[in-house]
Amino acid sequence: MSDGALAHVRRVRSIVQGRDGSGAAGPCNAITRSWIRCLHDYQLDPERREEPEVVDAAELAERRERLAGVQAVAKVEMANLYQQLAGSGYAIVLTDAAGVLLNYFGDPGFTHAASRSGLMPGAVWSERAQGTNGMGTCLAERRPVTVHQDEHYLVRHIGLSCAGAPIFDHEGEIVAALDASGESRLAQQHTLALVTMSVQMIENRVFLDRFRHDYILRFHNRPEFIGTLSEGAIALDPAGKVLAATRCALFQLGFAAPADIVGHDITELFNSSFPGLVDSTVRKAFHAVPIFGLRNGARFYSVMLPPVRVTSSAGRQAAAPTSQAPSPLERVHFGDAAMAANVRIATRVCERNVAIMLVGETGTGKEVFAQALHRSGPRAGKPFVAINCAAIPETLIESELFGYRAGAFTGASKEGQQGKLYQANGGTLFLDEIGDMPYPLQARLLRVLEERTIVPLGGGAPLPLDIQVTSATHCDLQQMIAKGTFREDLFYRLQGITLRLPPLRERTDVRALVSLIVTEESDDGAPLSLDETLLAALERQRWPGNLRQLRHLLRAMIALRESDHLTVHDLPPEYRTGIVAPESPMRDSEEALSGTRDPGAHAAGPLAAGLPQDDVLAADPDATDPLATDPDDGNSHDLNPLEHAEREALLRELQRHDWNISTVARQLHISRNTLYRKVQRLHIRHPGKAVPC
Ligand SMILES: Nc1ncnc2c1ncn2[C@@H]1O[C@H](COP(=O)(O)OP(=O)(O)OP(=O)(O)O)[C@@H](O)[C@H]1O
Repeated sequence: MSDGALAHVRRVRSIVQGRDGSGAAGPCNAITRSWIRCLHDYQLDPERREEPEVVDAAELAERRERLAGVQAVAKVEMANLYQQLAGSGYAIVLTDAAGVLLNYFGDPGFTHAASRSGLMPGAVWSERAQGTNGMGTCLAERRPVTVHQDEHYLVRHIGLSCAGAPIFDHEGEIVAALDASGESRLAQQHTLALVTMSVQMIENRVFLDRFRHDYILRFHNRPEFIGTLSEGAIALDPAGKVLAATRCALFQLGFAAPADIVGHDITELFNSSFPGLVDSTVRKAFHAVPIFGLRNGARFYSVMLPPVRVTSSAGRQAAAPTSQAPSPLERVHFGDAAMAANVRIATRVCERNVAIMLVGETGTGKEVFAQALHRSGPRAGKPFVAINCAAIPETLIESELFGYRAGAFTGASKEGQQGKLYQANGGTLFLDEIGDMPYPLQARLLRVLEERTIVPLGGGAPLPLDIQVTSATHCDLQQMIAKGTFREDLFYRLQGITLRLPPLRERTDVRALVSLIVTEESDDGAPLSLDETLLAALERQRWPGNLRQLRHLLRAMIALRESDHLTVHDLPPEYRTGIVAPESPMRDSEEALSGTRDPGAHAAGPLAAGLPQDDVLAADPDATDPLATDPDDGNSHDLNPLEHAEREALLRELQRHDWNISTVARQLHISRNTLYRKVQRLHIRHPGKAVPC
């Protein structure tokens, strides 16, 4: 054992024994209490070196299943936290109440150290198993703790710095722990504060989701703080009795535990009646109304959320929020300023039924944004009906939109049909690609929006219509107005407010979006980490297909990965242009062992001159078709789509450089050996060669 380790063990023992003896060794803090538990209660040897115990896959799956709701919310917060701490060498970890590690967001710089330390899914990080540590000790202490370097009990963990906080449910029971662990020298003071804030956010969201079918009173002593992590929330049954309350609610009202208020009538807490609270919030279009706490006389502002009801009307509708879809608007950005402003503005205007127009390139998430807005707003639980004006044939769009009476036209069904506009009644109508709405129908749509009534094809009494209209386009509608293909009056009716969704290449939260999508797309439970060079490469792409393209790319990379650490080597070649990619450790070591590393592989310019002629793959003299442009040894049909794409790109490069291996390797910033392996793996051969080169 090293001197440092020996000193650590001595220190642990002497501090614990000092406490046992006179008890005069200064205040007993969380670390000392934990050390005492470790030595006496768990009889752990501080020198213990074994790897953490890891539960088997079935048990891990069961534990994850049990905590599915919390996990769904926590994943979003973990991505947020990761973004806030990115680059500082932290792993963000979620454990269950027993300290079993469920999910992991790894900082690329910490991945190796993390797995060495046992930060892997299924590992048991309870205090009993691993001694004093961020996750286990916050669970044992029931409060947030920082465990820095040699505050860890086991010698094997003193290279770590951890900040952990327990996550409580609405009954005050611990259900999980959130933790940020990193290399000690990178430890930051504010980490624990960030972790604690994330926990609060998770608890609030889980609460709002858990009680979404009940009334929820959200309050704070400052109106602008409603909807933030410090708001209080109380769930109420239809008679106004308290079902549950968040920790922030208890704190603001001066209660110690949920049992102090559960079952009490709301009138015992505030100076307002339950129907009064519901009415005033609805009348004020969900704007905060002042109320007074009876216990401490404090003034609060409150908003009463009505229960979310699941509707069954036809059309493409947003499901009521479920534990799989926590706080939808929070998922659309991770700190990008333009998106944050969009969310802020949209949230405010949507409560007042202002028409919203979303403008942005294809794939920037206009429909996702519209759905999120709907599900976060006062119409959540009511229908969300999306119509893609470009996808419906012009001849059908009128009946699709407005519906028709029985026998309205030849071929009409006997029963008639409810139009999409009416299906959206009470909820949101999302008009996608509004620029493709046929000109004659624009006048009719305008009339419906102005009069808020609808008359189906074939006539009849007008039906009242109450809809939030959100439309989207990637066209320049002003230009269309100038050309006379879009009505100006409809344009102004649709754009109460215009929000521009930024293209992905302009967003500052690409890394967090990547992390979130990777987590969403890797639901086989594998903990994936992303190499720094890969993240940097993704940030630099142009992304003409924006978020849609990013998701498809990541989905393919995850499906085809060779290991759980994704690097630029997992990118298809067309994404690698201009990237100086380090060889993966595996590849490096292969080449080091075989002594075949090509020192010129990353060199450019002058080295290209004077290449040995054997760098050029020689054509086979027996070749029948030396000019073939799609060489194939007959096995390439075994390749998956991504490999096919890679093969094609590689072929193009090889042909462009006359099959000169060194030049192509240099262009792609890979070694010749790596290129040879690729050529073999992708079944590429020189047009004139009989066997793979
Ligand atoms: N905030 C987001 N986080 C993660 N993925 C997203 C997000 N927004 C959009 N996406 C992904 O991008 C895809 C395209 O999103 P969406 O259909 O909303 O874009 P759009 O702008 O309406 O596209 P189009 O103009 O082509 O209709 C979604 O299916 C989803 O996979």
